[in-house]
Amino acid sequence: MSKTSGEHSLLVLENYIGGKFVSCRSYIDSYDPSTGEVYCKVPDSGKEEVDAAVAAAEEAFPEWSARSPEQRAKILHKLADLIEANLEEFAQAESKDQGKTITAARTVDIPRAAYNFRFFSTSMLHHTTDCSPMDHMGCLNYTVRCPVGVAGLISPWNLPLYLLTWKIAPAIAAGNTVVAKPSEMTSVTAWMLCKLIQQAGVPPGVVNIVFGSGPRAGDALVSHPEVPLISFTGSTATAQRITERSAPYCKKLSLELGGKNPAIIFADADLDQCIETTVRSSFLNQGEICLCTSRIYVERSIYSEFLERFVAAAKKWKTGVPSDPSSKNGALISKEHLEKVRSYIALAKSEGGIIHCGEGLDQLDLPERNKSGYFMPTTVITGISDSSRVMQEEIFGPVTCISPFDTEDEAVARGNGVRYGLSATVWSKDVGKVHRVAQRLQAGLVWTNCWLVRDLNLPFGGMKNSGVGREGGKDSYHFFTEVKSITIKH
Ligand SMILES: NC(=O)C1=CN([C@@H]2O[C@H](COP(=O)(O)OP(=O)(O)OC[C@H]3O[C@@H](n4cnc5c(N)ncnc54)[C@H](O)[C@@H]3O)[C@@H](O)[C@H]2O)C=CC1
Ligand SMILES: N/C(=C\C=C\C(=O)O)C(=O)O
Repeated sequence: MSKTSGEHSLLVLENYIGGKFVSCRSYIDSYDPSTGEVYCKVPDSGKEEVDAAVAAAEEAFPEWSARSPEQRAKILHKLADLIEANLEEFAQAESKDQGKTITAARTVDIPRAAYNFRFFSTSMLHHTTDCSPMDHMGCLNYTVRCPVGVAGLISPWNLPLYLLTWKIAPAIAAGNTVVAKPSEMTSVTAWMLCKLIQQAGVPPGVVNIVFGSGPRAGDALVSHPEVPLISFTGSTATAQRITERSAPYCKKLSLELGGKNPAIIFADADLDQCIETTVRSSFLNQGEICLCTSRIYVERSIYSEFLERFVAAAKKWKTGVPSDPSSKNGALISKEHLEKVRSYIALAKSEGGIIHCGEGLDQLDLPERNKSGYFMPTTVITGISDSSRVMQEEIFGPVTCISPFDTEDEAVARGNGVRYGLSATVWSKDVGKVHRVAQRLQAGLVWTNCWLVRDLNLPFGGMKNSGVGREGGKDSYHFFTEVKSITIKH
């Protein structure tokens, strides 16, 4: 495994295929978002590398799928132990590669990656299947669930190891083998994971990681005839492309996509708790989480008070160098993404929107070497029409819009008035009201009086353009297995 290129002292990653680290013919530059400097070379894999990885996964499948869930779980628990034993090294790497704060990487991303392996390997021990006696026909029917084969897993850059392992763990715990392609912008922790996969005793070929761009490596995986299943997290546009490319093979797809998530805040909400949580839900991880709140609808009678207190709290949400433990936000993923996020602020201004906080890098007190980093302060906008692109499109940055409403029906209609349907939050002390509104909201996940309270058993996924399918707990088990109905005449 090579670690640095002598000439430039850059970190050089290698693909992990059939239990071996393999170099590639060409490489993609990967940047440190906090400085804007290239610091890593990521394999620019294509069809050849993906074909080799799929062949290795196919070869490993019969033996791995024949093992018992307990045998697989034992290895996956060891892998979780190894991630935990190397937590600090992984957290430092994730923070440098993604731009997120070291605190987020230490307390959220890496612990969750380890937990994904523990949770899914354990939960696989508890699933049962169905039985229909059919005695009147002299038959017994029962169902079994079989692993699908080689699973293709494509993950994004916002929660790199967290979302990659959310896919790898249930897939292999259920007996599949996998070819995974992490985002080319955040590949380092996936590469580090490969070493631990070896150490934990995961047999060669069970997990193969091929690094590279979406249009080359990703497309080769999606259109590979021997990969019957694709789990993807990322943008709606890429999901549409994946759907088209996989259609000739009738692949099983799970697509977890973007959001334009509303918070609906009624006058009787506990404002202290609501403001603290809604600031977090708007800005956590630089707003680069598909579940982040980006449209806040507030009942008119408390609108002024809410806005004043929210803006004051947003200003305190410190954007700074990722390694500084006092930073709440680090840098955005890339220069292009920073420009995209900024373009929405410019659009809001051109449409008469009021920017209450968040303009200008000069607000941030950054050391000289971080001045070329992709930092963006927390931004609060009001005075924008619901029909504006600012209110309709996923910005995926630390930007949130606030608007007043008058009635429950209006709040629901406006909450539902976008093409996305991933998550929503509802704030009120009236249980009847939160239940009513939660039922009417078109969103795969609704949190009331809280946000991002997670149990990995719960179904996770979106409606409308936010996705197809659900993962988590038994939904992951169902997705990563095929059901077979067996009838025995007796
Ligand atoms: N979790 C989420 O909901 C995410 C949402 N996004 C949204 O998407 C926007 C664009 O970000 P991108 O990085 O361009 O997201 P993307 O959807 O293009 O990238 C996600 C993954 O898909 C892969 N990919 C790209 N094109 C592919 C193709 N043709 N076939 C197979 N795989 C492909 C990428 O290499 C990456 O691993 C963001 O600004 C954000 O709004 C992005 C990342 C995560
Ligand atoms: N899928 C995403 C977040 C998942 C969070 C969770 O499982 O707790 C995303 O941001 O794309």
